[in-house]
Amino acid sequence: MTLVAGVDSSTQSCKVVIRSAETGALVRQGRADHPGGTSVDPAHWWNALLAAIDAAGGLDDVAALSVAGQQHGMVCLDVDGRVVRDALLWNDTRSAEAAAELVSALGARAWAEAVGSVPVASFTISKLRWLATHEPLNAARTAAVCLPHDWLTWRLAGSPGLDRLTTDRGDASGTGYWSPITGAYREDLLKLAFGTIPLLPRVLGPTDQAGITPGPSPTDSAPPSGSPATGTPGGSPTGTPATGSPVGPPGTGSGGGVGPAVIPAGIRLAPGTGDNMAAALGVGARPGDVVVSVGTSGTAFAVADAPSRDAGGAVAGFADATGRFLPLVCTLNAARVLDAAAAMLGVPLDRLGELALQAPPGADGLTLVPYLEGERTPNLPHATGAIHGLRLSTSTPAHLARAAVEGMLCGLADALEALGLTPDRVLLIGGGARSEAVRRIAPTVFGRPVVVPPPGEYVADGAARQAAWLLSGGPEPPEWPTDSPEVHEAEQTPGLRDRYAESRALVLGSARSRPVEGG
Ligand SMILES: Nc1ncnc2c1ncn2[C@@H]1O[C@H](COP(=O)(O)OP(=O)(O)O)[C@@H](O)[C@H]1O
Ligand SMILES: O=C(CO)[C@@H](O)[C@H](O)COP(=O)(O)O
Repeated sequence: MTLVAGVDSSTQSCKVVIRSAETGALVRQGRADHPGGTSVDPAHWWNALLAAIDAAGGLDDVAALSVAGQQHGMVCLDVDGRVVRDALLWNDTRSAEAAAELVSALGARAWAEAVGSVPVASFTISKLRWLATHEPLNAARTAAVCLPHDWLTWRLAGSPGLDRLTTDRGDASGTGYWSPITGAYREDLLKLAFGTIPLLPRVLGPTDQAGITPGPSPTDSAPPSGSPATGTPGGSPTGTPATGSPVGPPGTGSGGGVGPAVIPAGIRLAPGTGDNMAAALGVGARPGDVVVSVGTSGTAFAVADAPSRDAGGAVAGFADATGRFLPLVCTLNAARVLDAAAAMLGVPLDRLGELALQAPPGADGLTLVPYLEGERTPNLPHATGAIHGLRLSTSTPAHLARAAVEGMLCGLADALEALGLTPDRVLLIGGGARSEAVRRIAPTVFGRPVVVPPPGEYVADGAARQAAWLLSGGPEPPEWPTDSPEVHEAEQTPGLRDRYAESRALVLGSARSRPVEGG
């Protein structure tokens, strides 16, 4: 059996799945946590990747590997390949003003026509403008810019020199300086934002090879052993998160070599992609599907045959990992809204879900607007969350739990609506979809049935499928059988979205009147 590995280096953790290239059967898997925060030393991702690979039983029998990663993160490298500063992640909103300046400079329509999307704080181009303005010395040291998945792939290839950096269409489309419409970089826009044009990764096609692992390097430290990362033999889900991941010395990439025990030589590296693009591959999304992912971010996206250009800015006109397109709406607030509600109530997530299902649909009018991290759609980076409709009768843990689940899902319903499609199916995935309350309440908020694939790591699975595609080399990714999904149906809760819209309008009013804060 030929084996492939898929990596999901997302906001909160790194997950690795090892699957059969021919059938897609899960052989084994592992995970390790990432640190919190929105500005992160990429060394943490590398160490989490090594720990997750170790927890997954290593790569000795693996023929090809692909890395999918959180989109947009700004990784700046100096001329020697060292990381210049902590990466600014997709959910770091300090670049909000920079994004607004870029939009003012050209107009929203021009951006949508040029790169398929209107810049917001999340986009790499906005972060680069922030860097040029606020940290000119770091900007001057920046010889190359890449994304989280590009950097990890390059390190797996032995950090072979900046000119060997690669990316793919999907992740490149989230930079704001690569056009999914023309398939080319817009260096003029990068220059407008950053002042100079650093070296950019070569954009690979869906089945191009990014490199090959060179094997152990005597200069690199051994991977952590006895780490608290979790691994499971084939078939069973990863279960509870590991309690922290070991990290090496922060600050720099090594500029050469990979971990000796963990990364054997000769593994072929697929192009990799952004996590949402990989999820589309992993879940087998087909035209007519809309996928709603409840991860750190909330996303609603569809596979499309033609590029999109929403001058309104809600829909990002991304490319996918197969040569098609992936219009996507992203919110900053999804699974962590549940984490926050559980923390407020002092209960674990499972208990939060039980409480939510005990309260009546609509929580008797208690409404939570979930903008706990600011918001991206609508574009209100400095907004805060709110709770409306508090009465003595709604001041119960069950009402608050229900309002948190419903409020989070109302934000996703807005995203779904903003996509402007009439889907045949809405598929629900991501860590938050492991919650029974989320699965059962989603159709009451969306007003339509929700298809829930079996719990799994669909981003890592999509990366593994891309790695298998690198080996097969056919015109389409290999067909892997999928387990039957659950379909959840329920009556839409009357008045819920209207009450949410009223509460949201109050938040919008107050957020718009507040001066934009930097940093
Ligand atoms: N059983 C559960 N109930 C509710 N939320 C869950 C459950 N299991 C995991 N999660 C949530 O899923 C989130 C992580 O989802 P994931 O898709 O892995 O995120 P990311 O890819 O952004 O790192 C966490 O915030 C966690 O609280
Ligand atoms: O910014 C976006 C999409 O544009 C996010 O979806 C990131 O790609 C992070 O994803 P998760 O870590 O939440 O999966």
